[in-house]
Amino acid sequence: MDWGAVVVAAGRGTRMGAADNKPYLKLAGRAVLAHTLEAFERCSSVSSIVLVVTSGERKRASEIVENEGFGKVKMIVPGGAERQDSVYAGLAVLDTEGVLVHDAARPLVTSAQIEACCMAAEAHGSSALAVQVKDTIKVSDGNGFIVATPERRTLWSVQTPQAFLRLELMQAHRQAQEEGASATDDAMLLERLGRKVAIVEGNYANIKITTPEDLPIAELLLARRQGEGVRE
Ligand SMILES: Nc1ccn([C@@H]2O[C@H](COP(=O)(O)OP(=O)(O)OP(=O)(O)O)[C@@H](O)[C@H]2O)c(=O)n1
Ligand SMILES: C[C@](O)(CO)[C@H](O)COP(=O)(O)O
Repeated sequence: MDWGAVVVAAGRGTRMGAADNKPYLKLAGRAVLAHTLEAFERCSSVSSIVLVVTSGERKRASEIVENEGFGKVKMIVPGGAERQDSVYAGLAVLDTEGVLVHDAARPLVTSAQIEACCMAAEAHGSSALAVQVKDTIKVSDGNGFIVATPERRTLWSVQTPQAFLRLELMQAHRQAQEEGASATDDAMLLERLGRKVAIVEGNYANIKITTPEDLPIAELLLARRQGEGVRE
């Protein structure tokens, strides 16, 4: 199966509160986006990448692509107001049978994890990288009180990449748009249609750079990986 990737980098980085947007912050001397794209470049199953950016950041994104020689990046397109809109903008210009959706803000993803998601989706239709929850999770009543404790062994913290048949994911996006449903990840759009998404067990290092403490943590994780001789 041929695989394309939609890498979404069109967020605002509100929770990071940095002067620069997250994909362009420096991680071990390179843009976060460069680390992310490198993992997809190295993955032999992936033939093309669509990069989704905010309109004002197109030039700097394309400079990273050109300077780093990321030849699989075929298009750079503008994103939308929500992550869901940005993913759809990327899906609309791809033509591969399979699609991986990935957050630019997860620079510690590895080619092996991307490959594992492709394999699981080829076997089961769709897949998502995830790790088992370590904390005990509580459900609140919205007023500061706990109302329930879900069974922890059933809980997974989902990451990206997530892998799908492109036309099926596009259809799920369209249906969600028509019904006004919003989702914080793509698996959720298939779940609401009753489709099964296979879990691919990842690792805790594939963090999403979200708040300021995440960047030094990512630096440490990257240094440890480089010390172990693992490639991106
Ligand atoms: N309208 C949006 C919102 C998010 N994203 C992307 O989706 C990924 C995950 O989103 P998140 O970490 O929440 O990023 P931001 O939206 O930038 O952060 P925040 O919510 O703190 O503003 C990021 O790679 C981000 O660039 C996007 O492409 N388009
Ligand atoms: C898709 C995701 O990375 C899975 O953990 C996450 O849901 C994105 O979340 P955000 O709402 O954009 O922060």
